[in-house]
Amino acid sequence: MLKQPDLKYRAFAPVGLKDRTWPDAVLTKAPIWLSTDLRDGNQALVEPMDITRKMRMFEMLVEIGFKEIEIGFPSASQIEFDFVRKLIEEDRIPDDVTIQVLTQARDHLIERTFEALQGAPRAIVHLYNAVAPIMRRVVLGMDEAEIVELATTHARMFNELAARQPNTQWTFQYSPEMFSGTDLGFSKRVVDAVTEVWAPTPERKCIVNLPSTVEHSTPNIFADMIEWMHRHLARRDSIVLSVHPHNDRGTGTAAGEFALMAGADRIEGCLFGNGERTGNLDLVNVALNLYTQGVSPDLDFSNIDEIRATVEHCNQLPVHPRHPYVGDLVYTSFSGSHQDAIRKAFAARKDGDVWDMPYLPIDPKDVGRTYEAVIRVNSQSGKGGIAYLLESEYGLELPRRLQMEFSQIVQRVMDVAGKELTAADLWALFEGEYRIREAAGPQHRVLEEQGEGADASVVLRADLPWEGEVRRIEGRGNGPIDAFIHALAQATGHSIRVIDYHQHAIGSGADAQAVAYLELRVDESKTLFGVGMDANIISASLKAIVSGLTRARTQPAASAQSVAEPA
Ligand SMILES: CC(=O)SCCNC(=O)CCNC(=O)[C@H](O)C(C)(C)COP(=O)(O)OP(=O)(O)OC[C@H]1O[C@@H](n2cnc3c(N)ncnc32)[C@H](O)[C@@H]1OP(=O)(O)O
Ligand SMILES: CC(C)C(=O)C(=O)O
Ligand SMILES: [Mg+2]
Repeated sequence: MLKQPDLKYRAFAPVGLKDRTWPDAVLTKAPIWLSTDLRDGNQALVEPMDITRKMRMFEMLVEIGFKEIEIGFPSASQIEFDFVRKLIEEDRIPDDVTIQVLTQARDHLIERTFEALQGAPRAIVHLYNAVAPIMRRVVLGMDEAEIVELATTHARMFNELAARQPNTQWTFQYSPEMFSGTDLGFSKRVVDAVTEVWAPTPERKCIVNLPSTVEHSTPNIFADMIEWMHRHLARRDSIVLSVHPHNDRGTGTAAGEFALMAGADRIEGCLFGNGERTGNLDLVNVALNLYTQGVSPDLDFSNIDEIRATVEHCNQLPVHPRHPYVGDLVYTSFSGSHQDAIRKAFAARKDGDVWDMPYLPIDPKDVGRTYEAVIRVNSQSGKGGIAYLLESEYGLELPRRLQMEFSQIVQRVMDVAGKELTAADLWALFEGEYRIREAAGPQHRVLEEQGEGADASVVLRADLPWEGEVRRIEGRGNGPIDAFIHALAQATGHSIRVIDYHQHAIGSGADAQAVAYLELRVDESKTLFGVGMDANIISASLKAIVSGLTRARTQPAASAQSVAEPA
């Protein structure tokens, strides 16, 4: 890297549009979308699509709802030509869809392009030539007048060739290539000259497409350029003003959105931002940005994962895990405080509420993603995420202090393993730690029950699996749990006090299970939880007591007490 980049690079000159209006504009409707996946996206692939892949992509674009699809550059290769023919000859273009094809401003390429389109019911033919000074100087060797002449000569050729195929409904499109690197006055001059040749009307418009062939300014400058063209182009009422942003600075989406605010009617791009170099504008990103503002994009991404799989198959390129709206990780929170907030917001949310979720700009369900993927647990996670997974996947509603106790156990495992834990991993850890499936638990019988409330007295007998044998124990208390604790204390020599008690059901009907969470003080030195599950609520509670006592006997006092909440 240079110490003085200013010696090598030049800042892009601002437009200086003082009375710009676009910053206050609000997008309230979808633009006309043009997918160029099969042209600009395709020309950027290591291995361009074969006809089968092109067909698969085309059909998916139709299903998503694109009404204008640039299907290729028919004069570039036999595959490109044959694909256009196939769509036309096999009548595969739905009545509400218009295909678009691209050609350079060169005679033989234009002739071949119109040949490819014979028999098409409708078509947009897209003409381009470079207009930027660098291209004029080093590639085309033409001055400004010659560029205007190049564009208008070939625009005229469009008129002539289209007239020979009157059964096709033609729309013409012109792109001053490298508009983003061209003086605005000259871009206007060329575009006006082309539209003069095409003589569009408000009823039969032509399309003027302004590309940031290379994105080399901040998006506000691009927006100023679009607003300037929008205000100054001749025949504006007969033009569909289109933009075609690329993403070299990583701001293609912003440039596209600002351009729409600045007066563009139409936008070109590719799904998930495929395209030359860093890609074309990401159509999915712009469409779902609109959607999350409450504006229907008129494109359907309800099953975004399936769309991604098809795009990855056709392009043979992966979509990044952090890609907006679609990446594997974009509906996932690892960090504890995010998980905590998401869990609370899900719990507080009622059906029909406006979407207002911390850390989730869109409801994952709307694009076919599920909540299970939202929260994942690694070393950055806290009790909230762990509790969320155990609740959403296994129906466990851990009381807050148990969440704190168990998250320390998870953290210790995580520190050693250093990798993500799935809901199944967490359940296995929980089940093992609290000995949920261990042995049958105590079989109990209430032998005697007297009195009520404070005067109640219960005698309970239980067969307790303990240290490899089954011991019969018996005790009296003010309820079955109290009686069991007394019996247990007598048989094992441990004192037990119940500090807190929570229980709930999991499932319903014959399969319903009760879960009991008991916070115990054992031997007046260890405070910890025991958990029990059983079809019978008393049995679940007794199992929880045995679970807690067994844990206390294997844990040092300090760690068992470390769950106390900070004051
Ligand atoms: C920004 C964009 O995405 S524009 C779209 C670009 N897409 C593509 O290029 C994909 C498909 N393209 C192709 O398959 C080929 O480039 C073709 C078939 C179009 C043309 O192929 P070729 O004729 O072999 O030329 P090549 O690709 O090397 O292009 C460069 C030549 O075209 C010339 N050229 C480019 N545009 C024009 C034009 N509008 N008028 C006259 N000549 C032109 C260049 O000056 C250069 O000429 P040279 O060979 O005399 O130096
Ligand atoms: C052909 C034009 C529109 C193009 O792809 C570009 O300039 O990026
Ligand atoms: Mg392009």
